[in-house]
Amino acid sequence: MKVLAINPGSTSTKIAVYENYTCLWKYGIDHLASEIQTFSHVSDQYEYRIEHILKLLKEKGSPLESFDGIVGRGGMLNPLVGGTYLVDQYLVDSLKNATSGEHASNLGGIIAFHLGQRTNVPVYIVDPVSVDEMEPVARLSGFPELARLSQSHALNMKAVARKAARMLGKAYHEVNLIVAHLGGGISVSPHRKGKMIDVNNANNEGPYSVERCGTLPCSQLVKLCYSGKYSEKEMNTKILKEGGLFAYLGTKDAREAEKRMDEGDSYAKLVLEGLCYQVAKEIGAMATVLAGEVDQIVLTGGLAYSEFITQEIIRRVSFISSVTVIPGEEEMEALALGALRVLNGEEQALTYK
Ligand SMILES: Nc1ncnc2c1ncn2[C@@H]1O[C@H](COP(=O)(O)OP(=O)(O)OP(=O)(O)O)[C@@H](O)[C@H]1O
Ligand SMILES: CCCC(=O)O
Repeated sequence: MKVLAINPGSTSTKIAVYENYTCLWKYGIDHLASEIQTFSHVSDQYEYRIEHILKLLKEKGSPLESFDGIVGRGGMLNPLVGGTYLVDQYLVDSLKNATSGEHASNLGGIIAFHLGQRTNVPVYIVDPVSVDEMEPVARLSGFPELARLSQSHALNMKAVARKAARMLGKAYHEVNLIVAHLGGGISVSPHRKGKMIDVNNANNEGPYSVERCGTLPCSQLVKLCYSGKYSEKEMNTKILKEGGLFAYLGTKDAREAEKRMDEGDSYAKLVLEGLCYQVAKEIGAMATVLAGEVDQIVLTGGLAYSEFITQEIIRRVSFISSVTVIPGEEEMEALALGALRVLNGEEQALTYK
């Protein structure tokens, strides 16, 4: 079975081709900011990105007709349980209309659907950002009109959780884990026996990341919103793209921040320590969700390549359980394996309602 995996990010589209669990090749197409900016909605970019993908497939000698299935990263949808979903017209319309919000990964299902129609093969998304396995008690925010939403790096967290469970000699549904994805955004989630029973919303709660502010003092935030200094759009940009490390240091690159720290910049050190402190605190909170029954803490994402960052977190949380570091992300493999499990008949595809 041969599968084409498509993972659209805000500035790039990652492509991978798998044949029976073996990756034949991977490639990241970088898109020019000047080209992306011409689209008013994320979903409007699908034809533009399809053109780039078809050009790449031609260059690599992998014709569209050679695939048995296509899988894309998805997407902001209504809350749904984790798994592999068949992309049908209803799902693709929900992504196109961004009924649950705009996100680059919405393009994954849309692009895959349009490519799949050309060759009449099944199309899937796997563990989209809206995976919601939270327990009722986790949904309460303190404001009845504002339910907490599960929006996270579910795809990579579930993939590394399965891997960490295997490293413990167990299956995912047999262990309790706390997984912290430390990337452009940060998600920290307690996985109890294969379910993400809570998670900070990576777009607006929890630790600050390299570009997002995470939880803010709410009265001060309200004051800022009504100060007349910012429009709603500008406030959302500050929260999602210009918060955290970027707001303090003017860079989203943690390597650059570490370099400054190593050169004696004590403010850069404080800001990096703050990020680690908040991640450790969130892990501690999630340990209480599991009532202290934690088999393993797992650190993943781009920041987990950093010895300083991982050690700063580990020294605060190692009293809870041992910590495994799985740096980077395994999203392309997770997408391909999710599709292959269905194509090989090991799992049934779910339908989005
Ligand atoms: N070796 C490293 N040491 C320190 N930081 C690193 C290292 N490699 C990458 N990073 C940092 O990781 C961050 C990006 O992480 P990642 O690549 O996981 O994010 P992303 O894929 O853009 O976003 P997301 O994970 O939210 O989807 C950047 O701040 C980058 O500087
Ligand atoms: C919803 C958060 C997931 C991401 O940032 O990709």
